[in-house]
Amino acid sequence: MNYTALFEQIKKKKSFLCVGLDSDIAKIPAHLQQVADPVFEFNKAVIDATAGVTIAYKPNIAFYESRGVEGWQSLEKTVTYIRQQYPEIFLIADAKRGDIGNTSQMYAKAFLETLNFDAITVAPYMGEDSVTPFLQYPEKWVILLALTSNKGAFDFQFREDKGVKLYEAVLRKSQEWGDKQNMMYVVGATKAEMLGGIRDIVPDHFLLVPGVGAQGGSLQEVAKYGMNSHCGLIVNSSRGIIFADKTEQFAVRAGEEARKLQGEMEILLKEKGIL
Ligand SMILES: O=c1ccn([C@@H]2O[C@H](COP(=O)(O)O)[C@@H](O)[C@H]2O)c(=O)[nH]1
Repeated sequence: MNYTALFEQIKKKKSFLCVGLDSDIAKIPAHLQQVADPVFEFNKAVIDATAGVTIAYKPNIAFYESRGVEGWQSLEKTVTYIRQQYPEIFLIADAKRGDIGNTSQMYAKAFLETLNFDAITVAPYMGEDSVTPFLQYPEKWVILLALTSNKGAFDFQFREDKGVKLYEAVLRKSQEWGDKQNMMYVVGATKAEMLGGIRDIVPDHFLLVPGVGAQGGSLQEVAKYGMNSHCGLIVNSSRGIIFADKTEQFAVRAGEEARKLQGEMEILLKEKGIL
C-alpha cells in the first residue's frame, strides 16, 4: 500500500486507528480456550468487531512466536483472514528486527514476502546495512524505532552528541536510506510533547504511535503536536481494545472501545481540516 492509498483509507474510515493484536493466550476468555486455535478465533472476532473503524492491524510477533509452530500458524491464519475479508487494511508486523545485511534480508523475506505484511518495525541501531534490505520491496514499509514509549527510552534515546539527541540522529540519518513513501517512525504517545520537534525533522512521514490506552498516552496531545496535513499518524492501542473485557462479550467491548477512539479521531481530523 502506498502513501496516497493510506491517506485515502484514513479519509474514508475517518480514522487513523491501528488495533494491536497482542493476543496473549493466557488472557483469552475461558470459553475460547477449548477450541482448536483459540488465538485465531479470538483475533477473528476482534477483527470483525473493529475492522469498520480501523485502518491497520499490528500483531506483535512476540505473542505468536513464543508459542512455537502453533503461534506461527495462528499468525499466518490471522494475516490470511484479514487479507481475504478486509483487503484495504494495512498490516504491520511488530517484530522489531534488524541484523547484519544477509540476516536482515531473510527477516525482510519472512515478514514482507512469506507472511505478506505491508510493514515491519525495525530497530535502527545496527545502521544502514541492517535496515536497507527491508526497503527493497515495492509498496512495503519499514517502521524504524525512533523514540519509544517505555521508561527505558531515557537510557539511550535522549543521549546527546553535539546537541543532537540519539533519536533525532536516527530520524536524520535514516532519511538517506528511505523516504516518506517507504519509511515511517515509531514515536510513543507517552512522549507526545517531543512530537513538535520530531515534525521539524520529518514533517511528511507517517508516524506509528503506540502508547494510547493501557500506557496512558493522550490521543489529543499526539494529534496536537504530531498531525500533519495528510494526518501522518497511525495510532495504536492493543490491550485497551482487545482485552477491554475478558468475558464472552470481549468482541462487543473491543468494538465499542475502537469506535470510541475512532469518534475522537474523526473530531481531530475535522479540526485539522482533513475531513
Ligand atoms: O515504543 C513502543 C514500540 C512498540 N510498542 C508496542 O505497541 C504495543 C502497545 O500495546 P498497548 O497494550 O496498547 O500498550 C505493544 O505491542 C508494544 O510492544 C510500544 O508499546 N511502544
